[in-house]
Amino acid sequence: MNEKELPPHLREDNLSEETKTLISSLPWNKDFIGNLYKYKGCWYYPNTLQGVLNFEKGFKPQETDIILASFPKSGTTWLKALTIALFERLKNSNSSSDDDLHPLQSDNPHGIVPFFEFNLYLKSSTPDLTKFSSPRVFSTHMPFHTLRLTLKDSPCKIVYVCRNVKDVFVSLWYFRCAHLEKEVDMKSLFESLCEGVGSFGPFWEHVLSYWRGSLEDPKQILFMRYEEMKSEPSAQVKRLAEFLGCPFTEEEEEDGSVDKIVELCSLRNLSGMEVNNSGKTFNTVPYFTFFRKGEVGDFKNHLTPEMENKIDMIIEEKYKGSGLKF
Ligand SMILES: Nc1ncnc2c1ncn2[C@@H]1O[C@H](COP(=O)(O)OS(=O)(=O)O)[C@@H](OP(=O)(O)O)[C@H]1O
Repeated sequence: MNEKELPPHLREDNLSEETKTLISSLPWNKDFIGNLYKYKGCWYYPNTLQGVLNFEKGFKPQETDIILASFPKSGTTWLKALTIALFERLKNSNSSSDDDLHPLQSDNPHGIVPFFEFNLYLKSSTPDLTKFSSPRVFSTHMPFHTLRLTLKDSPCKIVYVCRNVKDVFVSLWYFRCAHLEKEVDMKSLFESLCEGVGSFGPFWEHVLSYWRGSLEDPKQILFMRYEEMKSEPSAQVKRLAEFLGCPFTEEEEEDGSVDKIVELCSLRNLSGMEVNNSGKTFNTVPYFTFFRKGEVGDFKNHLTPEMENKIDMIIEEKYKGSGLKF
């Protein structure tokens, strides 16, 4: 594919001289999109790596910051929508009229909660963060061991959403096909996921980094699961609200506020909104591609028994003794 046709975060045309020197010393690999470089144990496309390096150099955490973290295709958009809706409900309802649009009707969750390594630090090495009011909410696909170096000892809160890797894989395949407007070879994507060589991979270490972090410090890291958010949405939304320090009051629980947020942030509702059918992210990803089926177990329609077996064996090996179950 022609480099210029690629979305900005996948390209190699925004690198500082320092980064060019750095990547010439990093382990590298290639996939069907382009070159990947391994930095602090994680694979990045070049411009994304520049975003990560800019973040590491320039980000100054505030104690009240909230960071929503995930491996791609694990429920990021949903988690962002829920977090936005939880804080939005705290705003004084007298100051807004019925005609005011809810933020989720004005922009996609990715437009409201930016990724460090894409919207913010890929565009600029010194992005203007003054427009974010407290608590500032950001997101990232970086693994925890990278993130924590920049956060240092900041007590800011991190919410990680984890999803069954088999569904992550299927979701990623559909997303890549939609994004690149061509049918991506499923087998090679599968092999790269298993081997861990892919954007933000390896998946296995990514999940483990946040899982261990959440065990070490459950007050700082909340570990959520996509499957539990689907099976018991109200309980999980309440859990999220408590962790973020904005629990539902008794009155809210009685007046159906929890269910309203669940409904507002449902895939059906968000994907039906005008903004999510017409807009694009700054890196040219159409908003509608963040919404598909949102089903648990869709992998059964796509993976062969051999593929399932291979993943099961990797899970067994990687997560033995960690307490993490899939
Ligand atoms: N509101 C809501 N509720 C439930 N599920 C949702 C929601 N929004 C997005 N999705 C599904 O999440 C998958 C996309 O994952 P991410 O949002 O993590 O993608 S990304 O990393 O931000 O690109 C993708 O999953 P698949 O349908 O399995 O492909 C989306 O359909």
